Amino acid sequence: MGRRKKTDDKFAKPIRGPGRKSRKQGEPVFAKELLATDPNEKKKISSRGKQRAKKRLVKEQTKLTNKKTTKPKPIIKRQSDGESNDDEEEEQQGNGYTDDNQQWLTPKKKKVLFEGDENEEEEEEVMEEDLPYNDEFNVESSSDDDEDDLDEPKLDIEKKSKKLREKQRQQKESAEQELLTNIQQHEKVQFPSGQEVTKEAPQADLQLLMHRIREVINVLNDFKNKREVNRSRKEYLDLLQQDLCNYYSYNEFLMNKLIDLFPLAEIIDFLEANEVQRPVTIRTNTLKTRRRDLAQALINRGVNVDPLDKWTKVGLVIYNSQVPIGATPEYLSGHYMLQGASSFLPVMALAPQPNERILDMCAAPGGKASYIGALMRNSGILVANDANKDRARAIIANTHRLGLTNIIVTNLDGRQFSEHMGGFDRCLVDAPCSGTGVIAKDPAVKSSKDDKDIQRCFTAQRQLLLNAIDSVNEFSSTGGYIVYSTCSILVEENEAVIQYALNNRPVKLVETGLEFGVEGFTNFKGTPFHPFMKYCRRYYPHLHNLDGFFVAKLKKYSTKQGNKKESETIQKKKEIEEDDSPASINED
Ligand SMILES: C[S@@+](CC[C@H](N)C(=O)[O-])C[C@H]1O[C@@H](n2cnc3c(N)ncnc32)[C@H](O)[C@@H]1O
Repeated sequence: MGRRKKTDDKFAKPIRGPGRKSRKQGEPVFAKELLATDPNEKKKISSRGKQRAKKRLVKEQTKLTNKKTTKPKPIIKRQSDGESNDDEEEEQQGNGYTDDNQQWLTPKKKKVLFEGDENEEEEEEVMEEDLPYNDEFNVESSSDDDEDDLDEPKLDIEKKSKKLREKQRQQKESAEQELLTNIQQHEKVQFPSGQEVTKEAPQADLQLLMHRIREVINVLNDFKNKREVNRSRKEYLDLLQQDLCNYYSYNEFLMNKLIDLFPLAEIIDFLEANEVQRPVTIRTNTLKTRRRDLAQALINRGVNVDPLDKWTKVGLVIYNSQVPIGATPEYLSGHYMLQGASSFLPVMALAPQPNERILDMCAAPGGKASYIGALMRNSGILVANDANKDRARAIIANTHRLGLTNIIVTNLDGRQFSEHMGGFDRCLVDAPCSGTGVIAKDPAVKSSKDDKDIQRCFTAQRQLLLNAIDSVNEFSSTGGYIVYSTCSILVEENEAVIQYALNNRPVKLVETGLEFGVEGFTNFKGTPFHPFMKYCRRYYPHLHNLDGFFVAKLKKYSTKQGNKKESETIQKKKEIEEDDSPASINED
């Protein structure tokens, strides 16, 4: 089509000018609307265009009314006080919406890559799809026949409806802000009456409570300038403690301990982190497989898995899984152990060597013991002891599953262990504790611990540690080390226990070799500890996304056993056993 016939005919007419077909075509005809017209002449607008025009009109009107009615910005910030910072950030980045334009904008579906890309027409297209009020009108406008219905008279209805919605929105907003009204009006913290302080906070007051918590922390951080006249620091601290107890459901005892432990700026971060579970992690059993192979096998089963972190070569983090992680063929054949990441740390600090004699004094269910065994490459001897017979059975089960052949499982009281065996190159004391580092796992800790529980814990911990030291051979050519760990963050169960051992046994603190973690306290609330306590490592959920943990490493340097008085305490065993309520001690 359209090609001219080739011909050899000499008499054929030479081809000139446009073809017949093109000559047939008339002048192009343009739609009237497209031709230049008088700008004053009213354009005929499509139904879609009409809708847009109306929206623009109503938008402008609402902008005007909003300017008159919207409350000052700080209120919006205060509303989000109880929310996570992420939400605030998201709002600032424009991913969410503010109260000013909530009615108009839903989060954009299209990503705006550069600020300059924001095109009003594009925005309107997105709005058309997402606006709730638009949906109502779409029902009518979906039919072409109804095109005329969108003309002037309906604008009044639309305006009325718009006003109504605006009124409803404002009512809702003011209801939400009712709780904060007092705070917005008063710059200073409002101290409640004594009764109000002690009564349990109803759920509805939580937002208000969090606001007051932040305000009090703010005052305490600049007490001289921000406090109310005649109010003492203690009054503010008491109020803060009560509010935190009510907000996070802790008892006063534990909250006091935590306030002592953390700078005010950090306390909320710690408490918030306890409301969130730590990631599920597993440890590759290097006696049976390599991490890469294990990860591949799990990925093939629909497990979303990644290397845990650069500080471990055996850890994997599980994001989600289509199969139960504790029942995969890989698990059953001992290719991995389900284990919290923080549990790797004491074993890494212990640094077990092949062919050594090692004692794990409180070993059940065997998470750390099996890691020790794997690092020893099934050589030497590993004694895995636990005072609880049922729990000790779990060590045996794990030992078989993981293919450990160098383990002897014993069921002895660790406080007297050295009377049965000794001469170990290294010893791990992963002591029973209050569990204040693992509140996310066991929220009962928040309200169940008291002074007596902590005392019971640290008494047992001191005795276990002293006996562990007694079980170790200070002349070991490769070792002579003792690692002490707990999943508690309390100083009484950690630095104070180590100090006690330093005072009573021939040991010194050495570096753990762990490349991260917070240094141990060398001074706490006026109590000085040995300067080398800084070698200890503390781990926190809010800082490391690990369970709260403490790790210390000691080296035994002489047979001369410091102050033997402590062995006498062991003779008071009966008294302790009477006190020893298993429910109060964390045995994770
Ligand atoms: C924190 S858990 C140990 C967890 C273990 N290390 C692991 O990684 O799987 C503390 C253990 O200490 C044990 N225990 C408590 N009192 C003990 C004692 N006097 N002697 C030995 N073990 C004790 C508990 O039965 C509990 O299994």
